[in-house]
Amino acid sequence: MSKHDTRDFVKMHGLGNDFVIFDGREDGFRPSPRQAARVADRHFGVGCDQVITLEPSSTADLFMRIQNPDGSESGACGNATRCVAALVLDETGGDQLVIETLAGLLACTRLPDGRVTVDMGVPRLDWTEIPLARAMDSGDIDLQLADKAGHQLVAPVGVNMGNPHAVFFVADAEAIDLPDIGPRVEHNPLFPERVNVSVASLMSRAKDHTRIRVRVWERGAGITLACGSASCAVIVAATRRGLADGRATIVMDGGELELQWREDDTHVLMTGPTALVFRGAFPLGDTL
Ligand SMILES: N[C@H](CCC[C@H](N)C(=O)O)C(=O)O
Repeated sequence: MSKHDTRDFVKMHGLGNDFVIFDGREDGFRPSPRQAARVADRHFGVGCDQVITLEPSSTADLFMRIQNPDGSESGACGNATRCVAALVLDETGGDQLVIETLAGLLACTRLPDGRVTVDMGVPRLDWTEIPLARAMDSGDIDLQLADKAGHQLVAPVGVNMGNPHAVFFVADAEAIDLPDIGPRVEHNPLFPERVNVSVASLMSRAKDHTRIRVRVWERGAGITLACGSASCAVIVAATRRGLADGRATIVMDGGELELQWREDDTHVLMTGPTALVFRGAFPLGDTL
């Protein structure tokens, strides 16, 4: 491939969490970590929160590879899963499909209103599955810190949705200095695979439905307008802390996701919108 060879892509987003999507199902194309970083760069590339590549799968309709702007890979990306489902269902004309990721198979259903529901699978909750560096209750992680303004963040809940999450419940998520505490938690040695960091505050609670405000610092990406796997981690964390029981609306900077999880149900269901922004082509030569 010469440096002038270009590769077609589709730019999509889920609540402002945006993606450059390549299709490698025919030719096995897969960006190197360096190429993914360049594509994701908002000055020298296309710009996105994650680079997504569709690949063949022997167990599902397709495999979805997820690369962060720092070139690292993830086992889950809830918002991108909805976008890829919508993109491929537009091709097939169907309303259901299964997407394989590094963390497992995700069943996706397009609803009559155009939103997509993804069965994000069973949350992993043992300390070894988050993972944590030493044995402890993942529902009450032994970590506390303060942001520059002195706001205390104490005892996050750890949840793995195919990727690692730490959820701090705070009085007011808006007040937290996320650019300060995000990287400090992401790179804390307690998280051997790093971690996505959410700050969450309860907005309202009715019977069987809770509204929760959530802001996210994503592993390998920084602050994003929304994070689908984090929304799953938050309903699981809130349920474990007795703050939710079954259904929740997760209110993020980019909009709202509808979540369902009951401890006996095991699977987390996430529903939300998707948007196709534009199609383009990018020079991906090896020299990049
Ligand atoms: N930064 C995440 C991957 C993207 C997750 C997010 N965009 C989502 O919608 O779940 C990680 O390294 O685990």
